[in-house]
Amino acid sequence: MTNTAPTIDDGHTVPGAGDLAARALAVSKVYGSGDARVTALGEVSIGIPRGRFTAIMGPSGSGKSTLMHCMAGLDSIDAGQVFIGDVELNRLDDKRLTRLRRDRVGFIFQAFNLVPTLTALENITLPMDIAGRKADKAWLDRVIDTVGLRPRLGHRPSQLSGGQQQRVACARALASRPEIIFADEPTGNLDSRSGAEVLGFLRDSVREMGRTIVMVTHDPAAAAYADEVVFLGDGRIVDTMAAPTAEKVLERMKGFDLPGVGSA
Ligand SMILES: Nc1ncnc2c1ncn2[C@@H]1O[C@H](COP(=O)(O)OP(=O)(O)OP(=O)(O)O)[C@@H](O)[C@H]1O
Repeated sequence: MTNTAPTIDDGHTVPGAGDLAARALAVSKVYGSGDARVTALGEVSIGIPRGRFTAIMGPSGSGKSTLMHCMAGLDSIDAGQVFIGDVELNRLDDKRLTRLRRDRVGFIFQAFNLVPTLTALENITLPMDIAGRKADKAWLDRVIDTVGLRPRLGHRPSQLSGGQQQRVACARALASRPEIIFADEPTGNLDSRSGAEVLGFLRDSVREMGRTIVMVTHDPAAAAYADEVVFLGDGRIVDTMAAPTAEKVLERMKGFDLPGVGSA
């Protein structure tokens, strides 16, 4: 496939911009200069459909984290355009960009990034407390029950397992009902059982709660929880896969190790 169409699934109907929670159009990102110059992203175009779980995969250094950070407004771009909904991020000043991230975007990172002195519940509601927003109680209850944290709400992070801490981080990302959640290796620090719990929860939050999630992962088994997988190679989109299985994703990833593959 070319990487000019704003779609991630060239086997299906191309969603219109209205169906996209986020878009990148011909986005380029270059680090360094001279001999140290690295093109982390080369004119990447991608649309993230609403209400879907999208995984981004590719070899180490292929640009996964850079793409996610640029799409989430955490990093600047050198060329192209990035949109959350219909808002173009490059046009926002720092203050507006911070507000947009706070109000419309959720984040889950490999390191859980919880505040150690706060309880699980206080961590979950912290972004809304900072923003001066009141939690929608019914939604919050649903999120807490879905991640199975009700008996642990008064515990501090040090009293929780890694999997439980990441479930707190997931609940925190979901609590304000953001339009899109970006997850960067969310299971990278978890054993396979806790990882499967977190991934199952992320998938349920898409299927049952209508959320939109983009997840960067190295793990074919994690990518198999997604609705679509986008493969990056050398800073470009080189393939997409609908209805992934761990086996199919692994097979596709093996192709990247062949010389020349992944540099399309
Ligand atoms: N701050 C930076 N300064 C210089 N080069 C960078 C910087 N961040 C990333 N790069 C380079 O940009 C390219 C893409 O990096 P990126 O971290 O996006 O890849 P990735 O696919 O997420 O890798 P990994 O799977 O190893 O995390 C790599 O060649 C990397 O070395």
